[in-house]
Amino acid sequence: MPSTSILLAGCGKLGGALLDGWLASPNPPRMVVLDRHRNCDNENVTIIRSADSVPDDFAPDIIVLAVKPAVADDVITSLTQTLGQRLENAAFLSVMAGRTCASLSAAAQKAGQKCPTLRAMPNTPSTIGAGVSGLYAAPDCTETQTRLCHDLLSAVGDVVEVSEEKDLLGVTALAGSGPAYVFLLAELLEKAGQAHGLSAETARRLARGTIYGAGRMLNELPDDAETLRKAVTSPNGTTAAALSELMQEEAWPRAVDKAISAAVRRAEELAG
Ligand SMILES: NC(=O)c1ccc[n+]([C@@H]2O[C@H](COP(=O)([O-])OP(=O)(O)OC[C@H]3O[C@@H](n4cnc5c(N)ncnc54)[C@H](O)[C@@H]3O)[C@@H](O)[C@H]2O)c1
Ligand code: PRO
Repeated sequence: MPSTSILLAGCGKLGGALLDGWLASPNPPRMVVLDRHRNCDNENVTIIRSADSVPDDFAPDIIVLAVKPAVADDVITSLTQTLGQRLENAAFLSVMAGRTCASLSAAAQKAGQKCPTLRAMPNTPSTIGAGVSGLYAAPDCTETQTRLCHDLLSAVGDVVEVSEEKDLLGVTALAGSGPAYVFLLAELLEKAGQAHGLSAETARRLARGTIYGAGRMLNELPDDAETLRKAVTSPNGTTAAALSELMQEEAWPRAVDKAISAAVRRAEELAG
């Protein structure tokens, strides 16, 4: 983690996950957190409720925008007006789905300050240091700003840099939203286990343990997912019976394709 000053605007589900991950990292940055509700009792964190309460001696290197897109312009305007020249070397790092770098930089420019923007799409496993983020830097960002943002995201998981902003649509659909698909699978496995006579507690342990173990194998072994799947699948056995349902073209292949396409479409709509 670099020695750097971060202003985190919005500390809800995603902003909170990032904050928790950064606080658990070896050298937490100095942070001012702007949020209407969040409290935090940590020596590295100053909580403020409105932009005009940013401490006078605080000049952020990076302003992380983790509010909902609808309030982003107000937040950028009030921060830009309060910080003025203190934003001279700063960049925005937006983690919002949809909002483009150009639209966010334009909001700052309208409030009187030029400020380059990077966009990242992290996910909530960042809260335990197991996130994966896509990162895009607009052409006017400096190498230092890009490295700072890369380091910040690396402190809470893996980082994949993309060279075109439109690639964040796929990143959002796959990884930003992705944990929800896995949690849904856990819910469905638990329900199916109970339907076949397992207690709620047993079904829960089996579903969670299976997803955890499979996730670790994907992460820690060199084999690709197909090889790992085939190793579980005995000829004419139970797995083959289950997969003959799931792998029907109109089952998981189509459902996953439709789900990712719907998420990409929604990210496009949010971008306006
Ligand atoms: N939740 C996720 O898994 C996830 C993943 C990737 C990206 N995102 C993106 O992160 C952003 C936030 O999503 P979330 O799920 O954390 O939402 P959230 O509602 O949990 O958090 C938003 C936070 O913003 C605060 N807030 C609202 N108005 C404010 C203001 N004017 N000034 C300061 N703070 C204000 C709220 O108090 C809240 O804590 C969204 O744009 C979303 O696209 C979310
Ligand atoms: N949460 C945000 C959404 O659902 C963005 C990815 C995860 O829109």
